[in-house]
Amino acid sequence: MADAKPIAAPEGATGVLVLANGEIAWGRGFGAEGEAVGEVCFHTAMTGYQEIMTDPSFAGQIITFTFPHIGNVGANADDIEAEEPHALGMIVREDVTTPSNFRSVERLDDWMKRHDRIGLSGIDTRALTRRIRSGGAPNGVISHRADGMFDIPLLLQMARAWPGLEGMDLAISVTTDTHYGWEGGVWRLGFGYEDDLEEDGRPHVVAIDYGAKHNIYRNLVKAGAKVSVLPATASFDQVMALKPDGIFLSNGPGDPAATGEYAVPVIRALLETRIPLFGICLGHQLLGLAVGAETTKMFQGHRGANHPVKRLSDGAVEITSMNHGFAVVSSTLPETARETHVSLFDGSNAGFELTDRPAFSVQYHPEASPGPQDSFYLFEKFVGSLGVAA
Ligand SMILES: NC(=O)CC[C@H](N)C(=O)O
Repeated sequence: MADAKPIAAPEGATGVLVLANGEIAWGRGFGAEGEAVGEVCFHTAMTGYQEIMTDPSFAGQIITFTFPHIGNVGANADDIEAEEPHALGMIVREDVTTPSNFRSVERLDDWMKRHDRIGLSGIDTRALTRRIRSGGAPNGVISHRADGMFDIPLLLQMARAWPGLEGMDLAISVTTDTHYGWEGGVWRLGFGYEDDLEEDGRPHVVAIDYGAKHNIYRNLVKAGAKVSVLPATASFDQVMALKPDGIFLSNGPGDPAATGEYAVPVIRALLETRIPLFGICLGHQLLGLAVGAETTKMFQGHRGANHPVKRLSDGAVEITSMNHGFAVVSSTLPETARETHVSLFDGSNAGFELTDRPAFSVQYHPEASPGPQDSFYLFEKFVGSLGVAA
């Protein structure tokens, strides 16, 4: 590869997508210049691109938006689910245009550039999505070079050398590095914080952050809890030192089996305490692993804001926000776990509860952001079940 030379792109192309199988799509780069390598997936939400880009669960992924006009409402300081974007980049159909929205403070392409994220427009996203649907989510690289010079063999080598999400623990790279309390914002108190916790009548939820979205904490607080956040590597003793009334396992990126290597023993010990526990997405998968179920890499994953899920207790359909590429294999759930929700797209597991412990979890995102609010009730169900510390 050493002597491979950059080649000039076709007229007007300043960006390119190179898939590990050698397929190439030329487009126009925007945002930061450079390269990003990861799994190329697609997302069907029509709105909420900033929330999607900042969702830490998207670490390691390049998002193809199926909605053709992305960027129309610009960027603002509110529609973020973490301080920084975590998705590596975006692939879109149309060029980003001047925003038209009263909340916009910045163009999307400028926001992408400021946060060192690469965008690629002018791609036939419909064809790419069909390719992902039929062939699974491929590894690939996007490159943005304003001079239109690309070293295709090198890009191909990068795409092929990327190991893939399977076996990858990414929670460790996006989790918080300290522990803090959450109250509509963030205050960092560091360890020793347990002595400052006021008894104010609200149940105390200790959240383990594997890559949590802000709107989960907002919803827990709205449902009446006070929330403390601990890093993904928190030990049983660190969780218990905060005297939790409830324990929350967050969403997050990567392969649950890899994160489970350190998370599962802690979750198993926490289950023994019989303190109520709630998990979302990666947290749901980790709870599954903790009770002996298996997780598997899905063919193409579920990413969108209108995924129908059937609630088995009463047959109601919840329209949900989803973002996952791994799933709990329902047939491997133990007898002590009752499936509570299934995806109406493919019948895959979308939630379960334990029959011998006060613990439940869902594969989808009840906090939405973006997406419908059908499942907000789960936060009330969880917080409402917590005994208030005397
Ligand atoms: N949103 C999430 O928590 C994603 C969980 C896991 N990383 C998956 O892709 O399935």
